[in-house]
Amino acid sequence: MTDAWERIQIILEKSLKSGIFQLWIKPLQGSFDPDAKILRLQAPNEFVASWVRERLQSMILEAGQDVLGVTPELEISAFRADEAASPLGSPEKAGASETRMHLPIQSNIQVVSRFRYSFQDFVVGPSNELAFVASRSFCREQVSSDQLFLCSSTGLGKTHLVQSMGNNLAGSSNKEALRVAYLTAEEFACQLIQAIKSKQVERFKARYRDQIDILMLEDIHFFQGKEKIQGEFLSTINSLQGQGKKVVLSSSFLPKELNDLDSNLVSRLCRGFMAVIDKPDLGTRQEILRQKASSLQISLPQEVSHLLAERIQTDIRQLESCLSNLVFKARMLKERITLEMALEVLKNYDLKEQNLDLEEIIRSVCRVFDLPREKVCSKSRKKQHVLARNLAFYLARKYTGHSLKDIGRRFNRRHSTVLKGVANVEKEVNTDTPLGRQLKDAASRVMPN
Ligand SMILES: Nc1ncnc2c1ncn2[C@@H]1O[C@H](COP(=O)(O)OP(=O)(O)OP(=O)(O)O)[C@@H](O)[C@H]1O
Repeated sequence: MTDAWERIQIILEKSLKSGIFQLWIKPLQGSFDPDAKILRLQAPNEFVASWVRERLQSMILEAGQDVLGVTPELEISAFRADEAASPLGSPEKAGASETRMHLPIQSNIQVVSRFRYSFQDFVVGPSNELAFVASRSFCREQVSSDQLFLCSSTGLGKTHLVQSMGNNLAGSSNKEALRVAYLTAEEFACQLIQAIKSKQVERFKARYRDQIDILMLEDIHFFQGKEKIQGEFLSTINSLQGQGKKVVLSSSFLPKELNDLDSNLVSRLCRGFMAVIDKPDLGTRQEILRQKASSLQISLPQEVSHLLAERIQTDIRQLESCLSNLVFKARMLKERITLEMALEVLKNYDLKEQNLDLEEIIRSVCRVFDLPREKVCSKSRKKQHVLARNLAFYLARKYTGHSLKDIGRRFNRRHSTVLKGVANVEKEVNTDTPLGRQLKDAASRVMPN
């Protein structure tokens, strides 16, 4: 019988454009573990693995469901360079440390996305050095602080550092592997609500207080305005730290900006070490490009690397995406990467950089959404008005030096409303939902090149 991965590939070949199939699916090696219901895919390098995770994961899961009759869990990992070179050719999965971890609750999403990053592939520069050093030292046993709080705007490396810590802590080979729980604040909240509904709160508490050694929680700004959940979260970190356990938190906003958070919790968040990641300088952006290009086994002409790093300044996720699209285009056309090709690809990106004028953003949002200013700056809850307003909040946060309070004042809204709007747009854009694509498209029209 043909093996499961081969049959899944046949479905994918039919549903994907041939170029995409050849470039991203063909190089994957797959195996299905029928007992654990896990589909394991290995990519030739981390770049391909992460491209597939971000863009093709749901299609692979759907095809898996068709072939296997159940939706498998999906693990996508890359061969490690040293293992890929092994003459035995049977590399251990890069994600092996994931399986050594005891994640208290496993869902598809958790297994797929856990710990794909490591310290080795984090490029250090003046903007992130403190966060990098703090994250590394946090993994040492004798470190004094039991809490690390990482903060930056979107796409600047928080998750990369948190997952690097996860890899390091869960994978320590000279001692018992630590039990690391890694999840987003939203997942924590959903699990708590489920536990309340099914009267399993004691189990939930035991899971996050007694059955783990380290709690890693991302995007804690999600707790804003959710009092009951904040209470449980505060008790959880108090309990963990009371037992000498550690907590790592990430957020797009500083604790002092989180107005709708209980003051005890804010003060608790400020107690540990706080590290902010700023926008990377040109040298760091170029080095990131060099590293990503080398993981793709391509050499990027100097002038192209300079052009991309010059034009995309505020979000490394965009820089990576631009590079992968460029490589994809060159491979499809079977041409060399040139400056002209790079300029063409750059047209799809949002290139205006910081220090834009807030008024200019509002005017452009009104133009793109074809709405009068009174609607965008009003309290109207009509879907289109909310979308336009949230996009304006997001762009203002990203491209102006204004605080949430300042932005709120201009729209006659509370700063927590601005924060919520920014977080909503970030979430949609980063997870590439249809609404996210619509917003990205609108953003690129608001900020023409
Ligand atoms: N210093 C760096 N070196 C190498 N890659 C980086 C660096 N900083 C960020 N990246 C890459 O940029 C992408 C986005 O980073 P990451 O997801 O960690 O951002 P984030 O701050 O968590 O964003 P968000 O707030 O949207 O979740 C990732 O692919 C990551 O590997």
